Amino acid sequence: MTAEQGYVSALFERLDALRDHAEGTLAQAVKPAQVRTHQGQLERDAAVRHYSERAARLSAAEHGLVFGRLDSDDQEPFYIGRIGLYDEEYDPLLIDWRAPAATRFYRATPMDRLGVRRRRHIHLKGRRVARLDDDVLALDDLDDAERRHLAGEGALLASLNSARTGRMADIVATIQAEQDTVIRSDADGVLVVDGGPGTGKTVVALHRAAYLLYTHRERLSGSGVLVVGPNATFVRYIDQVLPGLGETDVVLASIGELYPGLSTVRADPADAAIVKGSLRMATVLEHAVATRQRAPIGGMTIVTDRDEYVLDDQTCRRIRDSARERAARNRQPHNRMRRYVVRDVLDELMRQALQKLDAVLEGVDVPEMDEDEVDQDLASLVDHDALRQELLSSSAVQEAFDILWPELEPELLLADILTDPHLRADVAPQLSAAERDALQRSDGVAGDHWTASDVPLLDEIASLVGPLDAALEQAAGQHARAESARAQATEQQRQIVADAYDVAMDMAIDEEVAMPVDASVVLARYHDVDASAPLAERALRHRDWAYGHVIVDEAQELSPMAWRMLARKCPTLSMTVVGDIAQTGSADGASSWARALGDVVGGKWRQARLTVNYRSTQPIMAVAGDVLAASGADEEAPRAVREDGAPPWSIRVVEEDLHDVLAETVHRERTALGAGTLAVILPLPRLDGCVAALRTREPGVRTADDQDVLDAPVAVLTPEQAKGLEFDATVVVAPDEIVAASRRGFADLYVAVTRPTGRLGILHTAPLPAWWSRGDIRSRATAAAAGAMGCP
Ligand SMILES: Nc1ncnc2c1ncn2[C@@H]1O[C@H](COP(=O)(O)OP(=O)(O)OP(=O)(O)O)[C@@H](O)[C@H]1O
Repeated sequence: MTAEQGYVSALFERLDALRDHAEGTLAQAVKPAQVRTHQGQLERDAAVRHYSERAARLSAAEHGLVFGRLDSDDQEPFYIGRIGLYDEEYDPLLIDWRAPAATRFYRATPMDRLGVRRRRHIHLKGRRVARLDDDVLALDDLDDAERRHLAGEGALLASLNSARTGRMADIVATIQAEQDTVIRSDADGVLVVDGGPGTGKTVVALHRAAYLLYTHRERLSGSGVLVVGPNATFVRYIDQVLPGLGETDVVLASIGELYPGLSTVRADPADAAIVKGSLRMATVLEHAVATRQRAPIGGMTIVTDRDEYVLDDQTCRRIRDSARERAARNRQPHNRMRRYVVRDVLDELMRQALQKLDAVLEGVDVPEMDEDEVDQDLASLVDHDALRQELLSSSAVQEAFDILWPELEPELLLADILTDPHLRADVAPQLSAAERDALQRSDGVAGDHWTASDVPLLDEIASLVGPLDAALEQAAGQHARAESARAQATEQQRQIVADAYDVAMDMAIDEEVAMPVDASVVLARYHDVDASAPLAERALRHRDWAYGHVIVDEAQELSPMAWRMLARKCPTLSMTVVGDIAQTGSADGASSWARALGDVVGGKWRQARLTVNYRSTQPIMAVAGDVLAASGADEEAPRAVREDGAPPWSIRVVEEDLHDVLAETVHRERTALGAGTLAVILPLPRLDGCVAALRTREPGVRTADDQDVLDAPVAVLTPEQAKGLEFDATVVVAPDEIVAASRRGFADLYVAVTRPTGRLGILHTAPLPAWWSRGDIRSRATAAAAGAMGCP
């Protein structure tokens, strides 16, 4: 212990020295700029970003800096920690847990020890070594049962038995072999990580994000990793893990938060959610955009202050079809094509204006000139630019543009679709009348009325229509600045800007009307020139930000339309998809991975399975196993690492006593629990009544609507809101009603009973179903319940 303390102290000294250096350099770099040149500013921004990230990473490593030591047959012993540290001669002092050399620490077992003789777990209290746990793997006299034991079981059990804080913690010290394989799996392609509740899918996915950022920092630090969770509470539950691992180039968001400017909390009724999530909506939205590209039957007449012009229906059709054809050829969105419609309409009006002028002038007698000379002279009399400008500024002409090819905004178009039954009948013939009716919104769709299922639709429309032309024109004005930056930048920066410029030019419509696109915007988006704003902020601001990797948690809940959106956000389709089909609760969620992913990646995905439950005890998992069997699922609930634990209990109560008994029970559980967290999980219709009853005894009760629900002594949640979370104790209310509430009711009950780490209780008014037999649920009575039931 003393020897280890000496080494650990030396590591902290080195950490302090490096942190001082990083902070000192940062302080210098952020001083009021003496730099005047653009190049100087770029260099300064890059330095600020580099040293602030480094200082943050070094600070994050303070807690639990070193947690392991590996002694092997073939190498000097070395230490493993949250980050890698080197001495002044660049000799390694501490190996980052993500480095290839650390793999054996996680994967070696007595059955396959990979050359490891001893794996030592070092437990720190602050900077002091508090305890050492040794796994001696080279010992030949272990019996078979011992050999099958999990790696680092002492350290693992200590971690699993600790009380929860309401926030997920990292597991770098106790990652298990099957989890390590997932974490270090190749970044390319789509990896599906499947497993029952509590098998560590979420925590493994987050460690994978940290691993990928470490291994592919060059590639990912500019584009970032997007982690998508099922709801805002879940996102808060996991949001400490990656910063704690020193990683900040990560965006955490729920589907409802992925459209810039919106943060949706509302959910649709199941029938509307199913239709909105269906792939058929992609065609509906495409039709909706197409209906705004008009060629009025009978053409149109444009009356300006000066004259009257006619666009006959053939001309209208020609202009519209040509814009459509150009859009398809160049894969350009609707709004980008408006400039061509404007150009073609103006050409036609100019032709008519000149023709009229010609007709007027034909009557004029100019005897000294021959006919050709007259034409030439008259043509020169007309200022074409001025005439074009005059037409362009006429409100009647502008109206014509808006009729033929209006600029479209996703929110306005979707609002029309959701509120106008005639429009829906027009654009959604493939939906049944009932499905179209399910989409109808009577309470308005603006502001916070948007729902999470609307977000993929808004994103789909945005990808079909592109940015507003005005935004592009404004961007074009900045083009010159990007050009001058290009001229001034250093060689490396020049390359960056040149790349961005190429991207910009690729985005230009075609060489005929090479539209200047703002290279500086592109540059900022792809190459981090705006170093001052954190990546998460910049990424969420740009709807079409391209992430380097996307991690989808509780992925079984995503609709096909949500998958399409995520595929657009990750064009390389480098994704980790994490979930459990048996827990699918949402109406538009997945019933198999093949179906969920088929539309996005076809058959090109690989699967890994996690099999061991690290959250709940075996008695709780036996109760959960009954629910899974009753649901008709083929698979078994995962085996729990912790075999012993408090037996689950149940209380049957008459309806009138439910609130009182609940309040009393929760109070009793809180006392039994001490410091840990507790959740009451119930069907939605019971929420308000139970919350009111609980508050009479426990003022700290919180619901999912409260920001501090995760820090509350008692959280009251529906199964949907509790998805992905965990608590030390859980009281499930009215399980029969949870099952009856939806088509996926068993999945919801399965989620509810698999939330606790240690204590599970069930409060029910109807008898418990007969299938709940395998799990040993002890029937309990409270004074009130016993009285109400006529029990002694
Ligand atoms: N190797 C490990 N060491 C310590 N704790 C672990 C380990 N693996 C998982 N855990 C813990 O087990 C609990 C469950 O993990 P997690 O929430 O990631 O499971 P999950 O598979 O996502 O569950 P669910 O499907 O129910 O959402 C967490 O507290 C997590 O920290």
